[in-house]
Amino acid sequence: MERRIFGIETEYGISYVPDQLGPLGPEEAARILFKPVVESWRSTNVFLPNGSRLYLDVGSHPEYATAESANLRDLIAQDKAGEMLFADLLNQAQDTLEELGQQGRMYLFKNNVDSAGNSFGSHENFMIERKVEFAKLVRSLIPFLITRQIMVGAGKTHPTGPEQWGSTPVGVAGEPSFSFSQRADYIWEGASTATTRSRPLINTRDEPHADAQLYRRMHVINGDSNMSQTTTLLKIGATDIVLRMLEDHFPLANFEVKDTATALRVVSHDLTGTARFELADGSFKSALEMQRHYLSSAHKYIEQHGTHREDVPYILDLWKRALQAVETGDYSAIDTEIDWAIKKKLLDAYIARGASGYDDPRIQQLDLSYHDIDPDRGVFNVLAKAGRARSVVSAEAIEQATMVPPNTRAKIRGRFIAAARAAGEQFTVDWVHLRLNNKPQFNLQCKDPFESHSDEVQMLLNAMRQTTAEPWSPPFI
Ligand SMILES: Nc1ncnc2c1ncn2[C@@H]1O[C@H](COP(=O)(O)OP(=O)(O)OP(=O)(O)O)[C@@H](O)[C@H]1O
Ligand SMILES: [Mg+2]
Repeated sequence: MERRIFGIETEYGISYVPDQLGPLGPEEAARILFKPVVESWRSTNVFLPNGSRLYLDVGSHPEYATAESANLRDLIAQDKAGEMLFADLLNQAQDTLEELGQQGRMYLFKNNVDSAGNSFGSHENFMIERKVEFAKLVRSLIPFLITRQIMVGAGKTHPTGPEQWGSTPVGVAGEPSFSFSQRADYIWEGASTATTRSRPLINTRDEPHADAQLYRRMHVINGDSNMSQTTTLLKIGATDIVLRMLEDHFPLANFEVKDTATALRVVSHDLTGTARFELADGSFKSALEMQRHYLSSAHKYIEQHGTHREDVPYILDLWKRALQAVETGDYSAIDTEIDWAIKKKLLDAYIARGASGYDDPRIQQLDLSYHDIDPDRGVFNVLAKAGRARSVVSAEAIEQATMVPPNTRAKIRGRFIAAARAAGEQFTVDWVHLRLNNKPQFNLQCKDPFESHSDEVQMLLNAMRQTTAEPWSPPFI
């Protein structure tokens, strides 16, 4: 599929660290965080005028789902806009805490594991055509998803080393270590409709958020949340290219693995990329061998079919450099572009200056602080400001994305929401539907996510005397 709709959902970790007074549980902290949202929208589950969805699900992980984007730069700007919106809510929560007499700090982390060892996710959404044989596409994509973590993982320290996994050695038990991925240890199977208990790589629940006759949504749930924009670009961009090859039946080796959970853990904990795991046909392959095959196939495919997105040459180049870095152990060519390498460089520098190792509490703290979304305190953000993390979109584009939807169906939704709010109309929206609660005749479906204009919505806006939606800024900024 040449054109595609993308979306990223991110669950954030929340914590409150008291100075003196008693602690605040994550659920209460999340409630305080969402106070301005509830005051302004009377709900903890809202679609914003930038087309995104901001919500607090069961449990206490605030979530931001980007608006549907048709290109990767819009997607990255939307993803980063989510961090900005939450950073702003965090500031306000801090004020509320002070008013309540609580002396302490609230934190939001864009990572995937909390201190109690619970995992939470970052989900990627890729629109695909219904006519493609879904089960086959899923089966063929899984080996790529298992091994791509060596390029796009967010990196994680393990103070007591990796847990031993079956008979497969993945590092030395008890010895502090570093892995490519945050999330790999928490995924149990290839594909299923489950999201929590036996968490799969791909969620196969059939909810296309589009015309179900024409489309499906590939819902990848095993990825790490990325701080680095270039890592997100590689993660989504390389997966898009592999999906294109599979959709076009471009010849790719069959790397179906024997045991998904084992393969994921072996790959994540082996920084050489060379540890082999068993495939379904009884042969053994390493992550590097498999990724080299995907990359060389991608080059051939792009030579034949052309670059379909402006960033494809960069994506292929970063993909190549990431594999070379893993192969040689020299990370200097990627250590401003790939999350795990940016993080590892920082941690290793601290260890070289005297920290005792990956189990040192200061190193543990740095590992966590890398994901702190506060613009001035978060370690990744501080590195980025110092020019040590490359970006894809400008700070202005990110700020704009907190208010302006991408040029897709999200634009229709965003204008509808802004206009209905300005006119004081009660409304109900989801990814597909737009409704005015008190005018049941206005009950619209937008089943084509590529469509950025709707005559019906335009008429409605006219009726609400909002031919152009007013410039809007989030009421909680
Ligand atoms: N047609 C589409 N194809 C691909 N992605 C889409 C499409 N429509 C919307 N999306 C994206 O899918 C994501 C949906 O997020 P949401 O959190 O609502 O997830 P969900 O999987 O539907 O439900 P939940 O998280 O509540 O289980 C968003 O990032 C959105 O941009
Ligand atoms: Mg979701």
